Formats: sequence, C-alpha cells, structure tokens
Amino acid sequence: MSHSLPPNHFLSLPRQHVSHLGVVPDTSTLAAHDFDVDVRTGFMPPSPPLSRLPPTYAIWEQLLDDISTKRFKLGERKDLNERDRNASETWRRKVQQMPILPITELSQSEVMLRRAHHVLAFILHTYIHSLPPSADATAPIYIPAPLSIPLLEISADLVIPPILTYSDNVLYNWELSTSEATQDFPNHIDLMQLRTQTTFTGTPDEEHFYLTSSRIELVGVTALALLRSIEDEAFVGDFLSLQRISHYLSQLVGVIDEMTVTLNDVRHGCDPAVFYEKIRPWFCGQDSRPWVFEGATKANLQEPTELSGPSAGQSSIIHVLDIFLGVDQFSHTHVPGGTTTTPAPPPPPPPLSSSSSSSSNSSHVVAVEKQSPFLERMQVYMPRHHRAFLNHLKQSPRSLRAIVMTPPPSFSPSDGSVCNGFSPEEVEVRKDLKVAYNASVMALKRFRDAHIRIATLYIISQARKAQHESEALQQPNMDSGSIVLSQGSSDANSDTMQCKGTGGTDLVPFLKGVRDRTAAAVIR
Ligand code: HEM
Repeated sequence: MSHSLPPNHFLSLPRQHVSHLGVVPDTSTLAAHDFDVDVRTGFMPPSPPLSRLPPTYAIWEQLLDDISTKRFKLGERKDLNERDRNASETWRRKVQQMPILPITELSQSEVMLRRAHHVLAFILHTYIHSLPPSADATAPIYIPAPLSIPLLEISADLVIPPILTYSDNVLYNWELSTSEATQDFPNHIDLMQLRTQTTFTGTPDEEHFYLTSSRIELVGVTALALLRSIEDEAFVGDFLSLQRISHYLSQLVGVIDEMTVTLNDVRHGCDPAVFYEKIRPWFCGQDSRPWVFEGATKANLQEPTELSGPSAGQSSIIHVLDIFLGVDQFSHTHVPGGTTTTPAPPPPPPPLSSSSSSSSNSSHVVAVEKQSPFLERMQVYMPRHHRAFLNHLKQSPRSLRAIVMTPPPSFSPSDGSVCNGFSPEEVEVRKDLKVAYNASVMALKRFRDAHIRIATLYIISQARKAQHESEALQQPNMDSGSIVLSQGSSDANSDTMQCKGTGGTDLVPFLKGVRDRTAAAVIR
C-alpha cells in the first residue's frame, strides 16, 4: 500500500519505535526540527489523508464502511424501532468477534497510524453511543478487546488518547472533490473543494461542521506566515524591524477577522437542531459511565486517565495565536470547576534576553492531569508534533508581548527629548507597535465573541428548546404558551443553563471566561 506523502518526507521515513508507555522521545522527528507544520497548509497535511488501510486491516475498514452505509442511530433516541436496535446490535457483535490484529504493519508509518486511529476512534464512538441506555447511570461501558487493544497500542504510538480527537474528524478527515483540485493542491487551495471522508450521520450538516474547522485551519496558514516574519524581525530587533512588526500585526488582524468570518459560515450549512440532536451526541467522551478497555491490563497497556470528546479547543492554530500574542498567560488559566471568571492580573513580561532552556520532552507525555487548565489539557489531544511546536513557541527567547512592553506602557516623554535611549521617533514607533499588538488581541477577542454566539445558538438554545419540548410533553393539557422556563430566552441568561461542552466544560462560563481573559491581555 502506498501512502500519499513523498518517500523522502520525514513522516514517511522509518519511525523510531515509541514505547507503548509513550515515554521514549521520538527524536527522529524532533531532531529534524520539523513539527509537521506545512508552509502551505499549516496544521493540515499537505496532501489528502490516507483513505484506506492495507488489506490486513480490511475488517476495520469494513466496519467503518458499515457506519456510512447503515447509518446507525444513537442508542438514546426515543424513536428507535426494533430494526434500528437489531442493526446496531449485529454490528457491535461483529466488533466483539473480530480478531485482535497486531499493529506491526502500521507502526512503520505515521500516516497509516493516523488513519488507523481515525478508523478505530469512529468505530469506538459508534460502538458506545449506539448502545441502548442503561438503567444504571454509572454502569461501566465495556470496550471489547479486539477494538480496545489495537486502539490503545496505536494511541500510545501516536502519543494521543484512545478517543476521537479534532485531528480524527478535522485534520485527517478530508479529501478533494475533483481531480483538478487534487492536482493543484496545495499550491492552489480552493476551500470549497474540500470534502469529508467519514461522518457518523451522513448529513451535509456534519460535513459542513468539520469543514468549517478545516477552512479555519487553512485561512490560519497566512497567520503562521506572518508570525514567522515577526519572529525574523524580532531577531533583528532594530528600529526598522519594530515598524515592520507593526505592519505584520496589522495584517494579522485581517487574517484573524477572516477566520471569524469563516467560523460564522458554520451557520450556512449546519443546522443547529441537526447538530444538537443528531451529530453532537456521537462526540461525547467518558462521563458518569466509565469506559473499560478490555484486555488492557493483560496486554500491559496503559489505560487513559481522562477521555474528553473532540473539541476545536484542540485546534493548534488558535493555541498558536494565544501563545504568540502572549494571551495564553491569561486565556489558558481556567481550571474547569474553578472560579477564574475575572481576568487574572497581568503577569510581568519575561526578560527579553531569556533564552530557550531545552527542547521539551513534554510533547511525549500523554497522561492528563485532570486539574490542569482546560486548554492545556486539550494540547494532549493534539498530534504530538503540533504539541511540540507549541512547546517550542512557548520557549521562544523573543516574546512579542515583552517586546511590545519595552519600554513600559506608562513611558511617554512629552518634551520630545531622548529618554532612556529612546528618540521621539522610536517612542512613536513603539506606540504604533502597541496599537497594532492590541488590535491583534482584540481581533482574537472578536473571534471568541463570535464563537460564544455560535455555541449559544448550537447548544444552549437547542438545549432550552429540548427542555421546553419535554416539559410540554409531560404536561399535555397545558397551553404551551403559558409554560415558564427556568432559563430565560436571551443570551444574557444563558449562564443559568447548565450545559457541558464535548470537552466537559460548563461551556458558557468557560467560553466567556476565555474571551474576557483574552481581552485582559490588552496592554494599557
Ligand atoms: C457549531 C459549531 C461550534 C460549537 C457548537 C462549538 C462549541 C464549543 C464548546 C462548547 C466549547 C467549550 C469546550 C468544550 O467543552 O468542548 C468550545 C471550545 C472551543 N472551540 Fe468551539 N464550537 C464550534 C465551532 C468551532 C470552530 C469551527 C472553531 C475553530 C477552529 C472552534 C474553536 C474553539 C476553541 C478554540 C475552543 C476553546 C476555547 C477558546 O479558545 O475560546 N469552535 N467550542
């Protein structure tokens, strides 16, 4: 089986074996200083992801095909009939009865491992969420060994958790719709030519939902280029380079705004009710019912400590913007269940001269600390090269925020004299720099404002509607117009509705907190 990367690409080279405990650094990739971030496609791969595993794994691909052709329904749905129940039960039996396949053939190639994770993670979520509901809300869900063992092994090799991730349903879940588009890609990218490989529901809404994120990733490539240019200028660090940095930051505002427009486009193709009722439940991670990976102990495989469902909170491009702008020191501090709704006080800027201490190994640690801030936990679900990229960026010796904060913002000589070595021209240039930096931070805040409106429309309003309907059903003689909801109908009241994100956050306070802390990064 040939895969789609050129033979000399670093991901096509033989992999250094990564222990199943995930503790041996994969230096073959880190040493190459290649973080699998392409100049043309960013965090998306530069060619369409593999769409089929080698014949040895035909049974997995067949089970995935069944998901597409049979369109199983969620086990919790009230409108299930006998045929629906039998169809998913027959399919689950096939999962239980398949042989436990060794992953040796896959371990040679990152691209094949990704496809295998995609296939098995879709099978895992279909298996779990097609199960009939249990009377005991805390009863464990048993994942049969033929699914759990290879999924744990593959996840250990990729150093990501054994659950559906953003990379499974966005980064490595697309193809191009025409041969012309395939031929031109990635030198010419037509965002409208993207199609999704796998969905749970077969609805255009689900496809549009995934592709919205893919398009944001591709729009974000221009932001990555600007960040590189800013880094280069920061290295030079002279008067002219400060002017150039301001210019690049002004361009960055335009790119982030374009990402916001693309985000808003989710409304033009993904119906909120279809999303809430039919699509979203397939994403849910482990909640009150523990997932038991059968055979894991016997096979000496590490079981996961946390299993959050896929969330675009795992998108590296947004984390990159946060880290590069130094916003992460504010926006990433939320611990779910904590009380960090007020912006944290600005931390002192790191010294300009601080140098990168070491190349971190933390990209290889997959154990998740439940109490660490949500956005940091989400990095564990990212492809490990992208995680390494974020760590690399965090350790940059030239923090943009620190550059903008030199001299301190309060410094403003009014008599035009040269003060502390800064000429009046340089003072002006530094003022412009601060304005441009703050404009970028505010663009990111606008992205988050738009995102909150979308989460409200797609989750909060739909949850409220569902509650309204179920109350109406319980009180059939009551005039529906007279039903009073405990939650108000305006967005302002949405905080009172307890809704969880797929990543398990109390979504409204969480998203508003991240947005407010982003705004708090503005330099006064
Ligand atoms: C229908 C569309 C969407 C809905 C309903 C939605 C909902 C949510 C929810 C509930 C969270 C809270 C975290 C969790 O528990 O999962 C979240 C986080 C997040 N989402 Fe979305 N999301 C949508 C689309 C997107 C898209 C297209 C992006 C862009 C790539 C995005 C980027 C983020 C980010 C970056 C976070 C982390 C919080 C932050 O950094 O502000 N979302 N989303």
